Amino acid sequence: MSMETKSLQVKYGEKLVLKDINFRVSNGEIVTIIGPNGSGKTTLIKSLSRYIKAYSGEIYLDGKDISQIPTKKIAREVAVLPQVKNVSADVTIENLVSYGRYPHLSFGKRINKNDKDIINWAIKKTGLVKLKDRYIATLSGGERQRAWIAMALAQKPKILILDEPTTYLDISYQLEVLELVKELNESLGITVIMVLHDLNQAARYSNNIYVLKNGEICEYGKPSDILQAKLLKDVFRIEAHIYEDEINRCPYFIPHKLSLNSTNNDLNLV
Ligand SMILES: Nc1ncnc2c1ncn2[C@@H]1O[C@H](COP(=O)(O)OP(=O)(O)OP(=O)(O)O)[C@@H](O)[C@H]1O
Repeated sequence: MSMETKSLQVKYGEKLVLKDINFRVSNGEIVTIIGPNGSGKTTLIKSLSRYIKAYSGEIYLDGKDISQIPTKKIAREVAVLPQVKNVSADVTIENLVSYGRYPHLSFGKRINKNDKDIINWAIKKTGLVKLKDRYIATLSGGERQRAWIAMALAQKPKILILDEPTTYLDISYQLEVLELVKELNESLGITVIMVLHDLNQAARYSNNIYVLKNGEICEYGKPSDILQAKLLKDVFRIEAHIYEDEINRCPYFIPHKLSLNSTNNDLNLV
């Protein structure tokens, strides 16, 4: 399933935080949104997820204006993992994953055998079978993130939206979560939209990348188009050398220092 915005603008009060956003993810793609703090990444994710209303512009799902699609249908097609997730202390992995079936239940209906099979499939797919009775509060960061992804999977979505899915995870859990996302994309064809802060991981796991700066898209392209010294300097204010990761067949960079002469130097460090 594809998702697209046309001239999307979002305001908080009088402040325009997203300006003229023309964003597109095609069916089966992994698209990552990157950008400095406060550039509007979460706001874009929230408007794609319909958590906040656009001030102007449109959002399309498979070419259809989402304002014309019933909320429950969108909830069945699009699963969202927000940055901040709250769940009460007495919820087990199995309970949490079962919530993913709710958009599919008719009013007053309970979970049936088919729903249970899907819940078990999602738990298995995310490697949580042995932990399924554990309370979410007792899990490690990586296990907890996998549990939320399992809940999203139980929704059987066509699009998965993840806002910084690797935050607070150590490097092995970061890779575990991103490998899982990639595997779900490849084996189930789920379209993925995510926000990542780690630019090397964005380059490794994305088909295409959007770069946001001050609420606008300033670049879009495949990882090798985006990981360029000039962009890193202009947008992220760092001087870096770019290399080729021959194992994963993607570019990566090593930052050397802050770029004090960049066009975005608003920290006045000199
Ligand atoms: N609820 C809100 N009310 C008012 N302003 C907000 C609100 N949420 C975000 N903003 C502002 O909108 C701008 C974009 O914020 P957003 O969280 O989308 O950026 P971001 O790129 O996700 O940042 P980060 O990398 O720090 O998570 C920022 O200036 C922020 O202060």
